[in-house]
Amino acid sequence: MITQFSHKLTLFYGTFIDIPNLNSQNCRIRSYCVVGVSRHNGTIVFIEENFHGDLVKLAQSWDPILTANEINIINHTELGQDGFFFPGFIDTHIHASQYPNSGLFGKTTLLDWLNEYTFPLESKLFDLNIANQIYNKIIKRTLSYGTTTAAYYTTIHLESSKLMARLCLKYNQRAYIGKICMNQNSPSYYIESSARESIDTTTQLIDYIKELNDSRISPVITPRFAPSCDETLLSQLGQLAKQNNLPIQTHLSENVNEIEWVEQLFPKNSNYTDVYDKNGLLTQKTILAHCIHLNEDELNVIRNQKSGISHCPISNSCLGSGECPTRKILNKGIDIGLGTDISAGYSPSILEVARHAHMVSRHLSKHENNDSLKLSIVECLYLATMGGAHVMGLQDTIGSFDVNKQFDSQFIDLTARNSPIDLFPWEKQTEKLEKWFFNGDDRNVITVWVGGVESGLKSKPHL
Ligand SMILES: O=c1[nH]c(=O)c2nc[nH]c2[nH]1
Ligand SMILES: [Zn+2]
Repeated sequence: MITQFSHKLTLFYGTFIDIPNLNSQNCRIRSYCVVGVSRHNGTIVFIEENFHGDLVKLAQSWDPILTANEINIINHTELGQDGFFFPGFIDTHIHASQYPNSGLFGKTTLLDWLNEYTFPLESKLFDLNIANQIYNKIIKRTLSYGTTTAAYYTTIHLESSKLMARLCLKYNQRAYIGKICMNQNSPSYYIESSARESIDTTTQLIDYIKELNDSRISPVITPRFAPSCDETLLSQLGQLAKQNNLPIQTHLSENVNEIEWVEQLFPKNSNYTDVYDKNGLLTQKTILAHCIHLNEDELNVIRNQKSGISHCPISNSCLGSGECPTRKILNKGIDIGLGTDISAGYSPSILEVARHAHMVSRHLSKHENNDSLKLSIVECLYLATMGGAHVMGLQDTIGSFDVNKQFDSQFIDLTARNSPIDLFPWEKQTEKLEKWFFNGDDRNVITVWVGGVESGLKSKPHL
């Protein structure tokens, strides 16, 4: 028993807030809480709430052979309720390559946006120098907003996708790295020449990431969306995911013109969802972005296959795609998390996406005259953390503070220099949390850890 703990520990001490279950009415708030984290593998080895004693003695009660200088202590109790550890945010859908286009979409909707803004930018990332500039910035920026895990799309380019994998490790961000697959209905300057080429480069990326042998990163099979992949490519990608037990990510049912197009392109399939299902692309490890206009049959297939949905409300507003029926999806028991969908979404902040999810649910509730469609703040924060963990199949690893999980966390200081939040002495902890939800930003994110190790370069002037 004792040897299990015979490695060095970091003790994180302060207020811990998380939402381990969807059905919670309130966040779980643990004060004067000590979380002991193994520096050998980044997992949480013990949690002690309401602790007011000697931290070294507490650590030694878990591992008697630890000496005081093998124990690293990060103590934030001086902030009381004005500062708290919160699980790192999980971005279940983000196009790293599109970052320079954040906020650039004019009056376009999905299909003309792809042609006017997106394909021209993505095609430039065959140049490693350009890819290097973009990928460095997006990883640092998302970390600075508290995102500890992201499901990234890169581009069709192998070498710059490899670079992205290396950079995630360099900055210490947990990530899925998806090289985009697209071999039809794409511009001549930005298309893979065949299903064979697409499978070959995807396989090379899988092998490369396997060789890096680091549990923080995984390849993810990434057919861009049904219109840009022929049936051969879709089915071979399904097989590749199965052979390697890999996650899958793609887009589904985002825009009504897109859906009509899919129906024309795949007349043998009963609907858009069926195209993915028949090609082995709906698994327990599939992340489906958007899912705005699905019918009951499609939702049932997704639920039966245990696939997850990435809700991207900012993107859906920017491109005028529609409103994702989040409550309906939750009531079906389908896993759902949040995605920035940079650059259709303008913001790299999952906190901002969470408040947008909150607002969109209120609009839906008004349109449908149904109060139950409103999402609570606690539910939105669940989607931003534990919900995302479920969607990524990482629910046993991240998303909340529990023993045996990785310590992926951010520390939020409501009183930080230039904080956008003003506090008053009479405010309760839950009110402070609500104010953070609506007004907090990266200025409140003081430190970010992945696997118990500090991430990124939080010194913002260098971003
Ligand atoms: O939001 C989106 N971003 C994209 O890059 C994309 N490609 C296909 N469908 C898409 N939707
Ligand atoms: Zn997308």
